[in-house]
Amino acid sequence: MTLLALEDCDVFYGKAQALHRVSLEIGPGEVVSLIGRNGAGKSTILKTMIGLNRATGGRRLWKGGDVTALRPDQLGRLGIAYVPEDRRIFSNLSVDENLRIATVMGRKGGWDAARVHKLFPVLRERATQPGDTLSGGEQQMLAIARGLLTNPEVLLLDEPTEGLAPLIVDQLVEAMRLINAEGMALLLVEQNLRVPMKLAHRQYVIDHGAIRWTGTTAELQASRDEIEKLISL
Ligand SMILES: Nc1ncnc2c1ncn2[C@@H]1O[C@H](COP(=O)(O)OP(=O)(O)OP(=O)(O)O)[C@@H](O)[C@H]1O
Repeated sequence: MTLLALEDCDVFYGKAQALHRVSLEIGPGEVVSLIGRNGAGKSTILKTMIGLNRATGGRRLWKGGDVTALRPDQLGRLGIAYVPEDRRIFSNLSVDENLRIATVMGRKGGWDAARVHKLFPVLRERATQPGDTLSGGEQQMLAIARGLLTNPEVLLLDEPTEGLAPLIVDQLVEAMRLINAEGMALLLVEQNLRVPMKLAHRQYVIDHGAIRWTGTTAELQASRDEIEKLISL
């Protein structure tokens, strides 16, 4: 069964076509990566999945049913969460307040404050600090924690490791591995192969708004030189 899918989606910004017949799917419990260079169309795909962009052609499917016409809040209630590239932390609210908003807005389920504190202990240490006093890595942890507190079935992550120090990237990779091990499907957007090769079961490579390659991580490893060319600057 497929959890979330785009089928032959075209997306335009004004007259410029950003996506060309993009099809992509995530199954329950899967980690899928979407890899491509700057401007390839990765964020546009995530925004189309969560309903922030409208596809002019094609369909969005949830568990096989057509959800093309649903709004972002409706898709959120189905069980899709989105962690945007800019993280959207409420900068003057405390870490705890940021988490509480997600709890109130989200679905009921197994992810609660105690569980996200166990995953990211630093969020408990920083509980009363304003969001904008956190480091980049801590903000990313807070953004992921907020996504988890809405108790989705799939979490869409837009470049979660971008610009972070290697040690912090390792911590996030470990956290994503645990989140997935506990059953959540992840769609991970990245500009390079480093994190996707460690985490993902399947991979999509996008360039100029179209999916150029898809396969398992083992298949990607076998075609690595070809893929590196597609995503190098
Ligand atoms: N709101 C917008 N209005 C007009 N053009 C846009 C808009 N958002 C994105 N684009 C264009 O659409 C194309 C795809 O952008 P997108 O942000 O999806 O790429 P990306 O792969 O996520 O890149 P990045 O790694 O920079 O996040 C680019 O040419 C970009 O300039």
